[in-house]
Amino acid sequence: MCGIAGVVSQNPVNQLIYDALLLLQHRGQDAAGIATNQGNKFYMHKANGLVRDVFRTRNMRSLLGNMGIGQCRYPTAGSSSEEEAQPFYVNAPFGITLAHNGNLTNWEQLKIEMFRNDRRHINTNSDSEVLLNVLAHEIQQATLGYSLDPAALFKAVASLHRRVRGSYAVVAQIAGFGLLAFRDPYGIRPLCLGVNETDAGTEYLVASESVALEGLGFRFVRDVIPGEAIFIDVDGNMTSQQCADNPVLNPCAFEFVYLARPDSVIDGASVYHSRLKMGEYLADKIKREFSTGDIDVVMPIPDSARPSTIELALKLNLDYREGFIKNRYIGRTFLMPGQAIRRKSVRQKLNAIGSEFKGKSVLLVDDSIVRGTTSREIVQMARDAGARRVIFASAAPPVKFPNVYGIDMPTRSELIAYGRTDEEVCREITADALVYQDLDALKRSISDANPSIRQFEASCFDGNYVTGDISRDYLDRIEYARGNPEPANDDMVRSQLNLSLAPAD
Ligand SMILES: O=P(O)(O)OC[C@H]1O[C@H](OP(=O)(O)OP(=O)(O)O)[C@H](O)[C@@H]1O
Ligand SMILES: NC(=O)CC[C@H](N)C(=O)O
Ligand SMILES: [Mg+2]
Repeated sequence: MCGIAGVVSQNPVNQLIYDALLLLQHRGQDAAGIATNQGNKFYMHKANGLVRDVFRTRNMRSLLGNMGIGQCRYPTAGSSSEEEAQPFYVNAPFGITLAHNGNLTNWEQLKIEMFRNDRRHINTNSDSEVLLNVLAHEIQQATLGYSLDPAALFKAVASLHRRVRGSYAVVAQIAGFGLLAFRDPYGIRPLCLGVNETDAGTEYLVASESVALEGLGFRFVRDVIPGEAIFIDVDGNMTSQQCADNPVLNPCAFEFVYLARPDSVIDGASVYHSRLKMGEYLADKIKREFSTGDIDVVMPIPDSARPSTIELALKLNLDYREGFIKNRYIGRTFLMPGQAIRRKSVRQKLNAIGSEFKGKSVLLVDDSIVRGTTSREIVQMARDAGARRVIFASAAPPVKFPNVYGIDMPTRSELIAYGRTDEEVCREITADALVYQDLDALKRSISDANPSIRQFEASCFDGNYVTGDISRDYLDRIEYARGNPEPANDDMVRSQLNLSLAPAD
């Protein structure tokens, strides 16, 4: 996942986008970028690092104009190299910049197709650069012999939906014309729209999460509907259209478990309330399966597990204590690239308060167990601090399958629950007992917050990939690519696929 934001205003937007990215920083810590537009010109700055480190005053000063987009990146495809930081720019047609949250599952095929049929060169291994070029190509087709207008853009998005697979929430700007935002037909990644009335006129902000709108004083208008495209011209006129044939909302369940901020509302469901519900349902399961009489205290693994743990302790009528203190200057460890740095960061990030553990039977609650990096270290820290018994609970079910829609868990072997029973995971993390949320209960937690959400993208828990194009072979291939990080040479790919440089008939 990444954080994306796009603004059309009647005032300079550089600071506004910077502030939006700060509010979305939890979605991506690897790189950040902003592209603004003034007249017919784009101004762009992007680099690896946190938002506050990427933009110095001199960079901010050079980001001119009343329209702009920004992204904070957590890489899924390609690598974390700086050239894959977003937004991306393409000069034809009209000049377009784009920022993307999600992951395309057919980007390699598209990259080759684009070269062969559309004569487009893509310079990185980023799926988002492919997405931009598909959009550019479709806009070019939709405007051949016609003028550039919102209808042509909507037609282009409709063609894009037919061509690309995977997840994509997108903000793009067309130089001197306006801001285009759209969401894939399953609505896997979130995107919402806000408005702010100023003396100079109406300004619009499209962002990954509602927390960015609220934090900047915008009024939440609505979510972008799956498959829908919204266009706001540079004068602040907004139009929208459904561009997908069969849109059906399947929001990513993991957004509610971990990715999103609890104070955001996604697709009408409060993330905070769904996390409280996760705690309630997990408490029910613990009551059914354990004798709680032997538990002295319940503790969250900060930060993401707090809302669930508070509710869980309340339901179990047990003391809630903060036994681990987090160093607020260390980022989210799950988002960090590489296992060694993740493990080290857990120890640097969390420290135990010894007196809360001495001689006690503790129930530790985390939102999820993915690679097991956090839980393994935490159980040991609890024991080192003198805990008599350590029970571990996860507010999400076991993560057993790779995610191909924008969360960096692409290989089965990295996942601690892959090929292991709950008892085996319990042994791996060296806990005395382990309890996982049931998938049904997780889904209910989110539906309780908005009953109209009935289907989910929950593939990391159940292996059911909603886009329907994920084969075993595909999963094997991304796993292989992970273990052999050399980017595939285009010539080699072409010869393997038996493609020539000649255009298709
Ligand atoms: O099993 P693992 O691979 O360790 O991943 C799961 C852990 O990673 C996340 O925490 P993180 O430190 O990223 O962020 P947080 O402070 O928001 O909880 C998540 O909340 C779990 O604690
Ligand atoms: N996590 C994301 O949304 C990543 C966006 C895009 N796939 C990238 O790798 O940069
Ligand atoms: Mg955590």
